[in-house]
Amino acid sequence: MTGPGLDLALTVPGRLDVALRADPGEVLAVIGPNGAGKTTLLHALSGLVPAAGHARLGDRELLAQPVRERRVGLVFQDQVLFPHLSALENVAFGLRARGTPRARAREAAAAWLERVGLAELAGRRPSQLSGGQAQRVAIARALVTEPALLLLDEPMAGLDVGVAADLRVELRRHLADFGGVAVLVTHDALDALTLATRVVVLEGGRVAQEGPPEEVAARPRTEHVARLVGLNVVRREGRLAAFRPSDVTLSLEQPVGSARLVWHGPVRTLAPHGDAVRVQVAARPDLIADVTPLAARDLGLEPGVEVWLAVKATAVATYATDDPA
Ligand SMILES: Nc1ncnc2c1ncn2[C@@H]1O[C@H](COP(=O)(O)OP(=O)(O)OP(=O)(O)O)[C@@H](O)[C@H]1O
Repeated sequence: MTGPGLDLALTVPGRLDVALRADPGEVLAVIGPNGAGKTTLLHALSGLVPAAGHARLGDRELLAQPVRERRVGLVFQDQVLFPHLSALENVAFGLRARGTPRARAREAAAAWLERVGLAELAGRRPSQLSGGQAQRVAIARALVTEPALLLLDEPMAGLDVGVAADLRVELRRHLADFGGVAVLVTHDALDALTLATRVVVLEGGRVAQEGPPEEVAARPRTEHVARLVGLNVVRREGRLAAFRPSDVTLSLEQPVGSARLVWHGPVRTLAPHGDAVRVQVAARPDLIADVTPLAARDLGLEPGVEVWLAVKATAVATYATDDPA
């Protein structure tokens, strides 16, 4: 299924002033500091906050449509599951509200619970589900209505690291199958870079930078964006791989051991970064590593010193890219 594209220019006085376009199948990750307007953007699109301007989905003007009639699927933190309904009834609810007959709604809901791996928990109430399971129900509930626009607000927030990692893999699969436009608000650069086809950075209610994940990561336009997306992104065998600078080990000798990715090159710059020292290495591509000040001293790091960088394969998130370049 391929849906319509999105073309928006929205203003919420004092909070948001953005223009964006997205093709069907695109996943826009919206990142930015607290108060940047990320949630306001989603709320304006879903009708929870009044906005001026336009938001066209194909030839339909969303802002002119009653909220109930917008083909928008929501996975919002504050739109929790109905506590008195089972997982199945929660997923079927949206279809029932649109007038789908009960039996057909339940059938479609059951099929979606199966797709998110929860067929066996269909009868459970939300209080009997884990955080990750509840989030899967919320995703099924949003997608069962076949929305043209899917809005996700911090879908991995509040989950344990391992649960969030599993959900990220699962969500990537559903987003790849989704034919509409998805807008994903996240605080996590790893989510943004691994789930999105395009990253939009908001600062002070405006777009500070937007572009493909690897471009935003490799060429952050402001110091703030650099801090926000402080991740390494490399291209390997037609896929992209992202990892945190804190997961990189620096050494002067070639590291031994398996299940590691290894590069080497001269140190380009050293700069304080929180409690660590951020080391930029001209390793083709440029990579960054965060080391302790003690390690930086012991290794004698300074511009021009040749170093090896290694990262464990388990610390690397790899993902497909459409762009063969
Ligand atoms: N109900 C409201 N009424 C007026 N101003 C609001 C309201 N909600 C948020 N704001 C303001 O709008 C701006 C954008 O807030 P928004 O919640 O969209 O940011 P955000 O990027 O989602 O932040 P966070 O990452 O903290 O969730 C902020 O300056 C905030 O103080």
